[in-house]
Amino acid sequence: MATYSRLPGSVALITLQNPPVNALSAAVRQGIVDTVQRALKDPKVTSVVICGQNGKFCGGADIREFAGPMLGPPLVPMIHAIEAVDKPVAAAIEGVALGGGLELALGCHYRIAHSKALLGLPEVTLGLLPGAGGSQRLPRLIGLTAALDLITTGRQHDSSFFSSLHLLCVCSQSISSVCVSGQSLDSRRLSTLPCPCPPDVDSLLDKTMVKVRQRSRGALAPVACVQALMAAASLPYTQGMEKERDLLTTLFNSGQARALQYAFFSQRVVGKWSLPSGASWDNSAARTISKAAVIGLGTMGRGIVVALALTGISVVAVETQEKQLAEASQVVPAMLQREAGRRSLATPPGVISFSSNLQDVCEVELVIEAVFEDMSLKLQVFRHLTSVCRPGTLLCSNTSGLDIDRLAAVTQSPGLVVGMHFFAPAHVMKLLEVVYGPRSSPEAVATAMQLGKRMGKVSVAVGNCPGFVGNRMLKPYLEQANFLLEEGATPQQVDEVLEEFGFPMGVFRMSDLSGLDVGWRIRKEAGLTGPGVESTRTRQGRRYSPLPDQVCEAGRLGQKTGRGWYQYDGPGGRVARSDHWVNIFLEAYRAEHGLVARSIAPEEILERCLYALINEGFNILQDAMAAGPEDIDAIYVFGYGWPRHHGGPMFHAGQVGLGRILERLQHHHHNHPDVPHLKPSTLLRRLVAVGSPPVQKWREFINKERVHSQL
Ligand SMILES: CC/C=C\C/C=C/C(=O)SCCNC(=O)CCNC(=O)[C@H](O)C(C)(C)COP(=O)(O)OP(=O)(O)OC[C@H]1O[C@@H](n2cnc3c(N)ncnc32)[C@H](O)[C@@H]1OP(=O)(O)O
Repeated sequence: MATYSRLPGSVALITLQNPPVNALSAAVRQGIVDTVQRALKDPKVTSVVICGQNGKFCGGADIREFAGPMLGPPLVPMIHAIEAVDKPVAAAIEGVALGGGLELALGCHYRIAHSKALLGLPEVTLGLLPGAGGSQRLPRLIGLTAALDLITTGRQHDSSFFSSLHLLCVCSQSISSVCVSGQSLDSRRLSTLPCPCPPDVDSLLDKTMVKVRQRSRGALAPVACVQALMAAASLPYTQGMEKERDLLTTLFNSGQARALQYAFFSQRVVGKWSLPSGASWDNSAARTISKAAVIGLGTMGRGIVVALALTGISVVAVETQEKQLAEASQVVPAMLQREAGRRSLATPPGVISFSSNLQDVCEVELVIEAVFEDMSLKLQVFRHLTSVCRPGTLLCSNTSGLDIDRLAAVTQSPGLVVGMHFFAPAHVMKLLEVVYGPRSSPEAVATAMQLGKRMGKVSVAVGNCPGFVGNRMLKPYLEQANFLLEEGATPQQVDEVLEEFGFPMGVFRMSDLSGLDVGWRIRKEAGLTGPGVESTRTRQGRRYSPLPDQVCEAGRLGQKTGRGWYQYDGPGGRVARSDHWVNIFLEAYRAEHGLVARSIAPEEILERCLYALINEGFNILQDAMAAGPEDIDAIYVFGYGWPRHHGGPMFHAGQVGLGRILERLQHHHHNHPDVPHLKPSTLLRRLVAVGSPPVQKWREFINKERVHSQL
């Protein structure tokens, strides 16, 4: 709703009220319409100020309402009516003015903002465009060039940025009342102004369109934003608004907008974690960490040190190898400075001390072990930590898939052990998997989750199983990609299909980037390859492709060696080029194993890679290793490059149709009965049997089925 009050004198104050961010729900829109009418009718009122309750102007249209029928007064005529009134209307902006909130402010005649306010048009991140007149008013106010950047990226800025664009005035006091004097409003109605364009407007629009298409990887909204701005630059306001409306309708009806809005909410749902034990975010107290240690200063350890220091935590960075320590003590401060600069922090808040002595962690409250991915080494470190740390210290491991419970078992307080699985580079990547073992205490999980949040991560609580959630699902995906090579595909063919779907990198380019030896080592530890293991295509009772092992045996470990599935311009090179060696190698391999190459359609490549991964997602939900589909989807969007406009693997399954996924998995499993990952999961079958409920209902269904022991 919106409340009305008269300030002393002649100013009417309209306050938007819809906690927590005063989103423009039907009730708020109705409130605005009613209160503006009231102000117009009151002869004593000469000007109107619109503000938001609790120090927040407005977080935009109410995203929750997008899923239902349109109720209440629509935004576009409401804003237009405000712009048209003959008493001056000012938007007094504190906190946030985002999306429809900023569009409302653009319909007002004046805008004044607190110096700490945050403004922007993030609709593009929700698969939409600023469809309440924002795509037409903003360029008329700040010019086409600046509007293109803001609207196609959805970037948010503080008020000093917008005041430099003459969008508003800034004040540093709390905004309680604003007086607007009685000048002519003609020039204050943005819809009546021409759109300032640079002389080379066509070339600017063409270049922007090319850039946006490249960047958007198949997302529709950024392209529609450019089209709306083309209309603003070339058409009168009314026709521009028609174009805006048409584009918005197309976007609204696209699956992409639904996927992106789902992704917005899943990012928030995962913060409200719960464990099978009943412990959850709202019944578990977290400790506030001010001093931490990181053990092992390889690539991951260095990134973790920087991520911690950026939050203001003092870090003891320990590395027992002198050469590695010397290198890290040079590199890490530079990384910290760079990242602090990127985040516009004047000085990095945390203090880092380097040491080669494990004893130096004795005073910290939390330790993150980030040594080489080797269980015996990690066990050794944990045994040592439990003897040198103060009782009550939280011990965390950055393992990407090893058993947290085994690590906990060698410590004096297994309840204080959790996994904190970061993704490289750890100070940049948004995802953190917080892994709870059967003995991890709610306090340890809550502390790791909160620490992740402080570091700006999307933290997801996951159960302890090989590979946890992300890497466990990656395994069948990689496996299918290798099988496709055996059957006749090339790395480029597979990668092109996945990149066309929207991944920033196909599976083979990604593997080259991460280093092919990572998986090789894991397979050796699992006894799948290595000395003494027979080179067959069936291992441990199931189909196995020795292809990636043989590529490693040839000394091709990916980008770092300049060769892998592709060739690069020397070690560390980044541009992947197809390599004749790989084609010859694949032909020889197929001949050796009596395989006849066939032509494989892009649909089969996509289905086998994605549906194998999705099927494992269902198995994970069934095993209660993730609390709900949103957890899996957030992990894939934030950690594995799953295109956000496809929502995440589980959301995508729902969009494709669960019946269709089941039918295609059955088909592929029938053709490849020796691949257990293609056997449809029981949960998928159960969901199809009850009529394929929407993804938002799965959590409830799973919990019910578990109670009745159907899963
Ligand atoms: C029909 C017209 C079509 C087009 C024109 C207009 C379109 C739009 O305006 S689309 C919406 C544009 N606005 C946004 O994209 C802003 C989204 N919100 C945010 O970025 C952030 O929430 C925030 C910066 C406003 C606040 O951040 P923070 O303080 O970190 O809190 P949370 O993100 O955890 O949010 C708290 C709480 O509020 C819910 N919420 C936030 N924004 C909206 C919204 N616009 N509509 C509905 N709900 C919103 C959010 O989900 C959280 O809810 P829970 O506590 O239940 O999780």
